[in-house]
Amino acid sequence: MSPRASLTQTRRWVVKVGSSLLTAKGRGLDREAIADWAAQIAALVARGHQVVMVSSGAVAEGRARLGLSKRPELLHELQAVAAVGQMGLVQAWEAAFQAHGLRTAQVLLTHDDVSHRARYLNARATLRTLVEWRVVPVVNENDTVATDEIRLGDNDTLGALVSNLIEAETLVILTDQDGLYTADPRQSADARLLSEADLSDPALTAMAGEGRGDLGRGGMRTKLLAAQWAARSGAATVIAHGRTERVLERIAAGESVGSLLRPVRGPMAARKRWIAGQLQVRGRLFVDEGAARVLREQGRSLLPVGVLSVEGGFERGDLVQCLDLQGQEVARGLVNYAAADAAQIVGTPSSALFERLGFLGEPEMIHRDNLVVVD
Ligand SMILES: Nc1ncnc2c1ncn2[C@@H]1O[C@H](COP(=O)(O)OP(=O)(O)O)[C@@H](O)[C@H]1O
Ligand SMILES: N[C@@H](CCC(=O)OP(=O)(O)O)C(=O)O
Repeated sequence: MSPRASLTQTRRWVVKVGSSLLTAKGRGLDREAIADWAAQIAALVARGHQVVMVSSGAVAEGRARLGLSKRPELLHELQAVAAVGQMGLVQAWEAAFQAHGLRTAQVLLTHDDVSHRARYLNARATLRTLVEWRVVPVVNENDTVATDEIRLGDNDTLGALVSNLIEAETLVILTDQDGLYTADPRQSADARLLSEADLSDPALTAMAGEGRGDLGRGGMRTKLLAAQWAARSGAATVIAHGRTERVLERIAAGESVGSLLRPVRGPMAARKRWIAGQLQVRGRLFVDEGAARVLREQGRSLLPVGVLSVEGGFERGDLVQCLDLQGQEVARGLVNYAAADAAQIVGTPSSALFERLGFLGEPEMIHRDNLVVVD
């Protein structure tokens, strides 16, 4: 079956709509467009799809409601603007879905919520329950509380995270371009639209620029990273223009609309996905050549004997990176020892750990169940 045709078989979808589309040029929400997407999603739900919306637009709508001609620079003002706009956003989606007899639910997340395992599992269970009930969750970042430390920063990444949470098979990112071009079409007149690509293709990164519209945050770069992130749970991503007629229904019918970014590898185990999705790296372990090889090629645990040095003030259970002699990241994972203990046992065979530490810890620096190899 062709990759486009296989989209016709998918059931769980995440649909992300960017600020650039949702707001009629900064003049508030485009309710007509919202009604149109809601009608398409209602048609999908009627055919048995489960759909989660990830909707941007809180800041843009807040600006319109408060009559601010430009985006505030102070964080607390921006957060206040988002709080005002979020009201309008959920009202608009609720009204649009109600017209089709569908219920909606507001879900506001930050990265901090999903970096704690228990809260991650809660968010996952809640979203899954909602879609089982045929409710359409409308997700946004919780901008009012999110600081740089705990925020995802853009809703493309949030779309990917939600795809992982519900194990969506399709992530659709609707934006103000027809898809991923060979270069930013705002900059290059001869940029060509890619109809399909493998996510492992290294050329994609050079194509996807950080350039974006006045209202958007990430440009194409974050959309590509989001597609790679969503692929960890096996999702294919379609990036398409939100104003294309019946865009969602046509994607669901296997038509060649937008850019289809295919996952190449099979899905990662759920726990490893959660580890790979962590943003706060607390330290670094430099590993020797032999350790780098067994991590990369055999997915083995990292033993203290293969570690050359440690950096950072991490605690037991924190996320650390493992780097090879060239400084390339090999893997990342949850470390079994706090930095001071880890420094004591670098280069030590597992049989001599007790002697070194004066207590009996785990034989591994990072157990393979808590380790994710980086491509
Ligand atoms: N290779 C590319 N193909 C398409 N668009 C690109 C590319 N590189 C950068 N862009 C820019 O990304 C923008 C979309 O991102 P953004 O403004 O963040 O939208 P959204 O609000 O939908 O997230 C486009 O308008 C375009 O200028
Ligand atoms: N959470 C923000 C959106 C941030 C964002 O990523 O916007 P976009 O790049 O347009 O998807 C808001 O609702 O305004």
